[in-house]
Amino acid sequence: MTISVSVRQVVGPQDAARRNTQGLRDGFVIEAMFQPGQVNLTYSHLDRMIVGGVVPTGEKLEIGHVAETGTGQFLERREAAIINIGGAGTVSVGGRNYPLGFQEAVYVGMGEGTLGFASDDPAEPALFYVLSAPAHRTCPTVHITRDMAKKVHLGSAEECNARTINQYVHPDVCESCQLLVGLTMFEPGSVWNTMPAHVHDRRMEVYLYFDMQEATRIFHFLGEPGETRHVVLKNREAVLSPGWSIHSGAGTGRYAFIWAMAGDNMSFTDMDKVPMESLR
Ligand SMILES: O=C[C@H](O)[C@@H](O)CC(=O)C(=O)O
Ligand SMILES: [Zn+2]
Repeated sequence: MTISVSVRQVVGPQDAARRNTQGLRDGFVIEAMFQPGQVNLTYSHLDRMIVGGVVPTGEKLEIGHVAETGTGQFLERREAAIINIGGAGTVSVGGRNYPLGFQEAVYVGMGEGTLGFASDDPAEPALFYVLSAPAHRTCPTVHITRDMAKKVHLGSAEECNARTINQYVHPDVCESCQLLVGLTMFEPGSVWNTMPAHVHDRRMEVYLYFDMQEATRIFHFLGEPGETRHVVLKNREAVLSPGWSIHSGAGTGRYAFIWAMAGDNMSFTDMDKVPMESLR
């Protein structure tokens, strides 16, 4: 088995403002992450966040050594969070097995060793979404169920953004060094996320859109508030957000998304709200 890793250098705001559609996608969008039998990682230089998809169909898949980290073991100086968005499967680490159903997660502390991934039924494989950031201490590895996630209700039907933010990796749920991870789900008919928009220059963020019909598209907005651009995303595509960029989207139909952040603090509520008058 091979691990494919693509490296994304950072894109600054002046550069982003001049890019055409393909240029914006090359800088920010992660396509085709979930491929049967493969481990596909993207190493972003935004806080060195690694984002990936692991889809075990036959042999057990592993993330042990990843040359791009320059360490013997992937988790030697990193922590990770893994959320399953597919069929039932198991993540093994440190000699323990963590069975993960749909939308269940595991936080894995620094130094745990090789990560193993298996699907219960190769015909309905698990889709493991992997997030990893540099760590400075070992926090306990924790299995995070849907019930354990802290729920925050935001928005309203009138604003087309009634939604529940499920905080999975958050100081109120489990310890971590940098990673903050959660899953936002919508009330039927609500399609807008994160509008009014915000920025947080001390943390990068990455969104994975999923749970969409084949023909559904997300119009995801990025860029500085006065210089917004959009990219059109389909099911299971991710988009990187530098600290200077807004990250907000509207779907043409039902969707959910996983957000993840890394950076200087872990205060979910520490965001600079963008007044509607500044959006252009
Ligand atoms: O900094 C926080 C992130 O942008 C997300 O948590 C926003 C989000 O999930 C939402 O508004 O639905
Ligand atoms: Zn944010």
